[in-house]
Amino acid sequence: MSNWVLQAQGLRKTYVSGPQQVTVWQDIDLQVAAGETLAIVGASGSGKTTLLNALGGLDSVDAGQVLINGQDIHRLPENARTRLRNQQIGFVYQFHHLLPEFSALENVMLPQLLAGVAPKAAAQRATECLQQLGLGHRLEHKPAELSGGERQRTAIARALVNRPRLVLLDEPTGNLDEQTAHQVEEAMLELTRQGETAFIMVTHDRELAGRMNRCLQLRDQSLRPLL
Ligand SMILES: Nc1ncnc2c1ncn2[C@@H]1O[C@H](COP(=O)(O)OP(=O)(O)OP(=O)(O)O)[C@@H](O)[C@H]1O
Repeated sequence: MSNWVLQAQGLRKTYVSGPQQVTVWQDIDLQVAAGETLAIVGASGSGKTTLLNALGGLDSVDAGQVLINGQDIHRLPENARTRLRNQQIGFVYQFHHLLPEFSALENVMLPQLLAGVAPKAAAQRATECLQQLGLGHRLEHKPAELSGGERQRTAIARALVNRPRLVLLDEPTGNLDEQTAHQVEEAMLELTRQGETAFIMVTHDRELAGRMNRCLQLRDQSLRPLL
């Protein structure tokens, strides 16, 4: 059995706005193995976020296929696609998107409850994830009561709680000061060392990109190794 978590082939994305057609990227092929960390860099507007969303099945493609663990995410019925995303993919954005009325613990429990895990077991696993990210003392805090770095670490715990095979991160440290960004990065990489999860990260930070196993650049509609 192959060890590919993600296999994308021949992807193309075109936006139509009014009379204009804009092809963001085309002929994108990408394979990512279990445990691999990959950075995607590129100028503003080169299509990085669009690509990440297409890889995670949040956005459609006009050609090509994306296999996650061998399943073609764009050709699954909506409910199966939602299940695949919930159970096998974690998302982390520049802005945390935590639910403001829930505590850190509850925010991290949520993806498990949606996956059918019993509340007690979900609370236990969520606590474990938050502890791993150094937030064992912040379980009952609401997002507004957390610092920027703590919020982002909570968002990472939420992305990892269902033990996804693939984590997609869009500028996860872009909104943080250097020291906090470093803490978040360390926490994240520590988790990659433990598991079989693959990480694909969009970032403007070339130093951070350089610390990933592989770095690709989106430019002129194509994805190429960054030399
Ligand atoms: N819904 C949409 N309709 C039309 N065009 C869009 C839409 N979403 C994005 N685009 C265009 O697609 C291109 C790629 O956008 P995308 O957000 O993927 O770029 P990016 O590389 O992530 O940029 P940044 O680094 O600035 O976040 C841009 O030129 C943008 O204007």
